[in-house]
Amino acid sequence: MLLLKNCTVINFDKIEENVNILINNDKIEDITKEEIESATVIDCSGKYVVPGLIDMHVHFRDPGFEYKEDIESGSKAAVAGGVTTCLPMANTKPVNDNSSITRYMVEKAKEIGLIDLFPIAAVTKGMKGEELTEMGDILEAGAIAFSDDGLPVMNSEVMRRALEYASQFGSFIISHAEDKNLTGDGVINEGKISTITGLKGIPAESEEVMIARDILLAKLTKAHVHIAHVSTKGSVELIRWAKKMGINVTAEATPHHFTLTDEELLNYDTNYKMNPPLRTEEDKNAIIEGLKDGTIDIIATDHAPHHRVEKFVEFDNAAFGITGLQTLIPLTLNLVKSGQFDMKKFVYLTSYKPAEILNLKDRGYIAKGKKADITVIDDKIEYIFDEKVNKSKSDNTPFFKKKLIGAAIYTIKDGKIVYDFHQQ
Ligand SMILES: NC(=O)N[C@@H](CC(=O)O)C(=O)O
Ligand SMILES: [Zn+2]
Ligand SMILES: [Zn+2]
Repeated sequence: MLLLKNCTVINFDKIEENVNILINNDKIEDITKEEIESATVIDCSGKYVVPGLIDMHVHFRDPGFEYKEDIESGSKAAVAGGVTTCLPMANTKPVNDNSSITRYMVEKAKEIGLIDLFPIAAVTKGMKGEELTEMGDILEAGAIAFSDDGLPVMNSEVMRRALEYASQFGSFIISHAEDKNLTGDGVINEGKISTITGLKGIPAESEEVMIARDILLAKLTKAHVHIAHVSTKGSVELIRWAKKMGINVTAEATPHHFTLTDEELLNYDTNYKMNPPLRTEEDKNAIIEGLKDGTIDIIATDHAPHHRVEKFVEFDNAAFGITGLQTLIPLTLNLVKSGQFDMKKFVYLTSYKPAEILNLKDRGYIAKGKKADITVIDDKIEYIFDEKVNKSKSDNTPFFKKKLIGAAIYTIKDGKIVYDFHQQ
């Protein structure tokens, strides 16, 4: 039995002060104001107690690129970031386009035992954009949804069939919305900063034309499409329109896109290079508005570890992507502290709504009988995000070696303490 004492429990719809949570095995046994005794007690006074975070967009690079990350280091970074459920993308080597790779990922995560892992398998074989994968088989092996993330499904007819096929199994497609021809060899946002730096630009329209296409295909097929890493104001407007039309679309934004802008690129630092690229202040503010009004449903990190040799090169040659699992909480708390939204909305965006989208009914809400996946957050703790704190194999983030405020101080998964900030 594990007892969390003096909790401020935050659910998306209510806050309970000064309650005790009793955990028995992997379930929440009771939530009460009464004094209870237990062998193991954690005092949560002054902390936020929230459902274990769910990150539906990570890259764990396993199999194939284990020198960047593997399922073990990815799991450790996740729980250190307060995340207890992860959905890794399929751009591994080989690509996760079949049930045996899906099963390998699920089994390995289970052996490690820190998080629950549900793969996102590829839409097309080899992520080549041509032939659909065996979706039924792959879902049975433990995947939840499909995406060729890293690449778009460029052929609209293939995307249409993918939406139809996935929806027959009650699943959905996650769209990495990018027109590769418009992107060309662009490396940062196209605009003032690309002109000043001389770096090749990626227009906002590269993302927007594909979001427009995918919401129209969702309208045609009545299937569910989820838009990954929304980065522009125009994208937010398109999704807002789609929702008003009753189209079955959901969307995510990353902490870096609601925190940073392309002004950072004036220093040519490859740790600010990612896809989609950082955009303008106007885009950033539109994403925050989208999160506030429900146009953007959830926050996901797009945790994209890369080795130093892939980042310490000329800007044009550097890999796209930054790590994100351990900066999710501090960066999202910044929006709470600046008054953009409250802790209930924080919980909505980081666990309640992801659980709903993924149809994981046992999590995303702290209540009697639910799975005991719980994160205890200290919103005031200050620390340097250094080698000691960083649990990923990679450190390609602009926040590395910087001061962060706010962290998961305990992460509890299936009733077990899987991370303790003060014991690292
Ligand atoms: N986001 C990135 O910049 N990179 C991702 C791919 C992706 O999410 O599209 C990666 O796999 O490294
Ligand atoms: Zn992507
Ligand atoms: Zn990604």
